[in-house]
Amino acid sequence: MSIQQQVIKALHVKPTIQAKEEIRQRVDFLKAYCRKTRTKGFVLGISGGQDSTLAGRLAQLAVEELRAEGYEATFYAVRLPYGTQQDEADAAEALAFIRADHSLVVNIQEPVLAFAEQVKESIGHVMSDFNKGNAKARMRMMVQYAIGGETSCLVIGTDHAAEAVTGFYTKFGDGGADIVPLAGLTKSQGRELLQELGAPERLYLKVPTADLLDDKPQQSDEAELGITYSDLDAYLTGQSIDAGTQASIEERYLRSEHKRQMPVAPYDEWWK
Ligand SMILES: Nc1ncnc2c1ncn2[C@@H]1O[C@H](COP(=O)(O)OP(=O)(O)OC[C@H]2O[C@@H]([n+]3cccc(C(=O)O)c3)[C@H](O)[C@@H]2O)[C@@H](O)[C@H]1O
Ligand SMILES: Nc1ncnc2c1ncn2[C@@H]1O[C@H](COP(=O)(O)OP(=O)(O)OP(=O)(O)O)[C@@H](O)[C@H]1O
Ligand SMILES: [Mg+2]
Repeated sequence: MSIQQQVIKALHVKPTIQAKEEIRQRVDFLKAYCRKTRTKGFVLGISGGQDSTLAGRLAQLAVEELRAEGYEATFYAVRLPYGTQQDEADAAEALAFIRADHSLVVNIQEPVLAFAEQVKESIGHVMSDFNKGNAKARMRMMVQYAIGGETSCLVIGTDHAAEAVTGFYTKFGDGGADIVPLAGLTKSQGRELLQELGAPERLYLKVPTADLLDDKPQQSDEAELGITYSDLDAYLTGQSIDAGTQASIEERYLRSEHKRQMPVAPYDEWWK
């Protein structure tokens, strides 16, 4: 089997999807896991980007159906800006589309700055903007788990195949979650689902950004990665792409295997 075929299999990517069917299955999955774990719903950070808009709407649909079936469940949407977020208007539009049971706001700037200051005092220099960016993602994870703990809700992660393939997320940051309803989807398949759900165009045509750096606010994922989502999606759906781009995706896939596994243990073989 080629590496491409192995990746497609490991990440459960389908070459084509039926949007309606995917929505139904993913909402059913959220409902079934919530019931099985006897938890009280879900919590998710809403950034104003495509992935959290989609996962948030699926979560809201799931809890509404659960309640209609007599199971008490709630969805908590959390805004987690670092100071003032440049695309705050998109986040507001995402919240209006999701219509979450509860919307909360926790600004992560103060705790991240306090944390960075303590690290500086300890190691003797200012941490890099890159590492501080990962600390922002991890602070968001901590807030979501705090809210999840207080409300007996599960933390949703927005990881999907076009991120998983390159490990383009912060380990134990946005990669830290209990349930990942978008798993297996490419970026454009996620867009199809949002379209089917009636989301405003602006939210699914928006340029994807991790928006983690002080020095480069709103930097596009594609600029940081040096690979386009269109190439990632083409690769994931089994198409043949430029050989250099394919090599770069596969190199990143192999290098980021540790992020798709549990912490490596003495009995593990996958890394050998
Ligand atoms: N082989 C290995 N086996 C086990 N562990 C290994 C390892 N190599 C590194 N590590 C560990 O992993 C750490 C590096 O991983 P990590 O901390 O995640 O950091 P890293 O992968 O270097 O950076 C995260 C990347 O994801 C991007 N990101 C983050 C968050 C959100 C989004 C978004 O799209 O919204 C994108 C971000 O822009 C950046 O490019 C190392 O410091 C080390 O602790
Ligand atoms: N400013 C923020 N406020 C709340 N949650 C955030 C914020 N930034 C990131 N997150 C959380 O981290 C997740 C990962 O970010 P990521 O950028 O991959 O997704 P997105 O912003 O939803 O979509 P896109 O990839 O299109 O930008 C988000 O889905 C969201 O749950
Ligand atoms: Mg984003």
